[in-house]
Amino acid sequence: MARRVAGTPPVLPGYTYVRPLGVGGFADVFCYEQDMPRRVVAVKVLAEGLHDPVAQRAFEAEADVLARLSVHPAVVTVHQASVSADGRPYIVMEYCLDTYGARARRGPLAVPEVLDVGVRLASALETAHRSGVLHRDIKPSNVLRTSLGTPALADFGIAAAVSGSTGIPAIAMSVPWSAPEVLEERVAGSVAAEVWSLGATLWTLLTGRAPFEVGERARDGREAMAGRIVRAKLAPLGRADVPERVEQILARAMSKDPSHRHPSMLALAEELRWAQYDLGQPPTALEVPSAEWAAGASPVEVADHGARGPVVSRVRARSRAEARAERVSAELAVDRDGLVVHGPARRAAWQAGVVGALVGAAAVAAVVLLLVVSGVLG
Ligand SMILES: Nc1ncnc2c1ncn2[C@@H]1O[C@H](COP(=O)(O)OP(=O)(O)OP(=O)(O)O)[C@@H](O)[C@H]1O
Repeated sequence: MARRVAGTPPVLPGYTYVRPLGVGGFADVFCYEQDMPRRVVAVKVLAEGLHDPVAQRAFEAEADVLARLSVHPAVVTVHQASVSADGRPYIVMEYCLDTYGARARRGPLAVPEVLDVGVRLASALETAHRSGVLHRDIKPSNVLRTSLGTPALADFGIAAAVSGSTGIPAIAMSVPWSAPEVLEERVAGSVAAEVWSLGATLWTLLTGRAPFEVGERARDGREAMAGRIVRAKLAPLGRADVPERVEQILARAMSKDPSHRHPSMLALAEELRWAQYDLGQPPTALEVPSAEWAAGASPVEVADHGARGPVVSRVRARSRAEARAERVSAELAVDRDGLVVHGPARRAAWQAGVVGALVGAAAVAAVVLLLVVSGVLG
């Protein structure tokens, strides 16, 4: 796919545009400064002029999936999502300094760091799978590095339901990190295929290149690379400081036959923790929700096609008629006879009472005067 040029950043109330961060297949990512709370954020916006309903739906599904999973420490944190005034959906997320893809291109990472990253990502993916979601595009450039220096899984743009009801085709999977059965289109995604992709991602972090990449442009095209992933034997890592156990874990994760791989992300994480233990490294904590939580949680609805729109404030100016109606009802009161009267009626009742009292007093005075006059004459 030809690389797009970044579109214009949308005007977002409460945010000031700073600079572009990256261009993906269907979205642009920009850096903004949020006014309150004051912080730097990354805003992912659906590409300008892209009226493709599949891409639009994929973007909305990503916001839904991230909103559910971003409580996990190894998933990028989402602050907000909405639709800009010019109609482009966007997701506001934590700003990350780097990606592990960029880091791997600068050179191989140390073994302890790769094992730590592996356990954290496997925990995040186990959590996604227990929520009914497959990521389907696990690769180094989709692993961000947070301001705390920890990995955060991003780009759930082609996520699908574990059940297989995706609603979104595999439009943009990245060949070097895709399992053989995915490239052969035998499956669109599965837990076993995700185990393969995470194995390939960790392999890349340890070597600085993808597992079946030969480093020659002519031989690293999509077709040639896919052919090697399906048929070629995985080469050794070629690093003397990588323990045999780590080599075996990655070879198992990237078995051609999906049934020979680790049965779950949890199983892969457990093996990586044993490798940490062998190296005298404290095993990284497993951050996976309990089975009871997973059983009770409703699955993320990946195929929700409901219409979305911008956030609309429910607070609005009152009309004069509404203000008057509110004043009248606020004056609701009960008169002396226990009758409910409205404001103007209550005033009329009060006036009638005063007039009545005056008439009564005048009548009494007239009677007294009559008695006095008759007494004097008599
Ligand atoms: N939270 C973030 N903080 C900093 N930079 C980011 C962040 N999210 C994404 N980026 C940058 O933007 C680039 C594109 O983002 P992303 O991969 O999510 O878009 P995409 O359209 O889904 O891409 P793809 O072509 O991989 O599907 C990333 O490679 C990264 O460099």
